[in-house]
Amino acid sequence: MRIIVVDNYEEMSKKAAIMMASQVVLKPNSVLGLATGSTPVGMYKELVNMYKVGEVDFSDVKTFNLDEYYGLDKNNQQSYHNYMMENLFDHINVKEENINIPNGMAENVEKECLDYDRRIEEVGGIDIQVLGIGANGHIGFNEPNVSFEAGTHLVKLDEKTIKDNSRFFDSIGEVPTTAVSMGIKTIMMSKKIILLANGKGKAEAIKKTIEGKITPEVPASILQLHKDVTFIIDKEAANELSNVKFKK
Ligand SMILES: O=P(O)(O)OC[C@H]1O[C@](O)(CO)[C@@H](O)[C@@H]1O
Repeated sequence: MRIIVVDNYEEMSKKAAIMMASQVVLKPNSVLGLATGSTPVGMYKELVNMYKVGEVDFSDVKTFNLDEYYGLDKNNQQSYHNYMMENLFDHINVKEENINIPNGMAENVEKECLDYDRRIEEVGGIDIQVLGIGANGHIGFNEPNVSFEAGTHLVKLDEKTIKDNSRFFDSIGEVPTTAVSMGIKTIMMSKKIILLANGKGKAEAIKKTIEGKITPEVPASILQLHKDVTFIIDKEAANELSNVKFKK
């Protein structure tokens, strides 16, 4: 486990973008696992800038997103599909056919989930997966007490997540209560993982994830068992870590 503590959100975003871009430069047909939420927005901005000045070419890249709200059409303003188009895909040269995001309107959701994992397997697995983290320790939409053995599946969102994400909707009643999410097993099969976190609201989740016991109560704690995981966190998110070498 590598832990990089940076001063602020901007530095976190730059470092994460450099890691993602390096992956693509070294292996142009990389399979990228992508995340949504407010945390990676800055990283996507940096990647767009790097693309615009010719530092990285996404034409051979394949992407798989972690999750999508269930019951939201992809054109809905709040869908993660829409988020990805606005923050990244509309601004780079990734091919449409190489973009994969769970279908939040799938009628046969079980089939959708199995197909999603099969598609990841068919392209050789995810080379690098970006993760954010929920204040309750969730990764993707894998809420506390999820099975570590689950592949992509339909999840019921935690009250805390619904409340946290209501800031993006007009009212809390509009936040979907379920989502299709890569499972912990899917995420753990990624060859490399980078987890980004900033702000004091994430400090407790980061402490439990890095220094706590590995438990489904803190889904991200399973990352302690991954062989190539890098945490890029700002000093506020690192603030509760007891190991002084992580203090800034
Ligand atoms: O980056 P944010 O907005 O704090 O969200 C944290 C996590 O929560 C989610 O948005 C899902 O609730 C994840 O996609 C993200 O990793």
